[in-house]
Amino acid sequence: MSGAPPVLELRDVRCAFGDHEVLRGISLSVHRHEVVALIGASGSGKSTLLRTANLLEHIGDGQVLLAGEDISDPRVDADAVRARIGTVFQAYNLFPHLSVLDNVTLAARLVHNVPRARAEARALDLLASIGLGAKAKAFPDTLSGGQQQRVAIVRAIATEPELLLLDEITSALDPELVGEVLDLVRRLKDDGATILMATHEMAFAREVADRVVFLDQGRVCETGPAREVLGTPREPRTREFLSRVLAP
Ligand SMILES: Nc1ncnc2c1ncn2[C@@H]1O[C@H](COP(=O)(O)OP(=O)(O)OP(=O)(O)O)[C@@H](O)[C@H]1O
Repeated sequence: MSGAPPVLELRDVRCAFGDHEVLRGISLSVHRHEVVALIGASGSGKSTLLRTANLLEHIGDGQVLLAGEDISDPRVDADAVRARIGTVFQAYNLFPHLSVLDNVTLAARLVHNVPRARAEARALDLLASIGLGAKAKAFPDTLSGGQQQRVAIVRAIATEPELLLLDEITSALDPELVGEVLDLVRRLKDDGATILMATHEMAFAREVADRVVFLDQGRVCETGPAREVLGTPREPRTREFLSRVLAP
């Protein structure tokens, strides 16, 4: 084992909206090349947890570390932190007035100062690799939901982030479009990406995640290898949750 710190580490993180404490002392880590799936009932805090990791949510207490650096320190430049993290949300959030190519290259050019020609060459390679090379000049609204979400993922990886946060990326898709997006995540894993993803797709979590973290009312209730947590859960609450979501 190398002594490298985890890519992401949360230490006893708390987050509240008014009186409602949504994250109640979360500790977890994601190591390089690891895929970790966050599962849990609606409202258990999955999205909020992801949002604390890229500093979109106020961290009431605890620490968030990115590659060992305490990014929850208020003196840290949040934009510089976010430039190191790729995030994909449920709603693909592509810029409607920009072509697919411009969507994919925007952050590389404006945030990372990559010359346009180099950014476009990489974007075209990435788009070709997901079968969307011919759509480079198209606008998002001419693409299917699955295509738009794959473009959003490619946009997130175009800047070669240290960490990818995926928040329910298939939830807004028609069922027949889910597979193509999950195929892309499988490929990112095979390419060695480091991913923390909130998902309702248990079969996918079992197949792709190295570890699963089950959140229950803002706390980590159970964590472990995906096959163990999803196959033979130890905690009654995990069993109850899984029996509900896996019911035919
Ligand atoms: N901006 C906000 N203001 C107030 N309450 C919020 C805000 N964002 C989230 N919450 C509340 O925090 C709790 C956790 O929400 P969160 O979206 O993190 O859960 P989740 O596990 O991701 O749910 P889902 O699976 O439905 O996406 C919910 O009770 C939600 O209503």
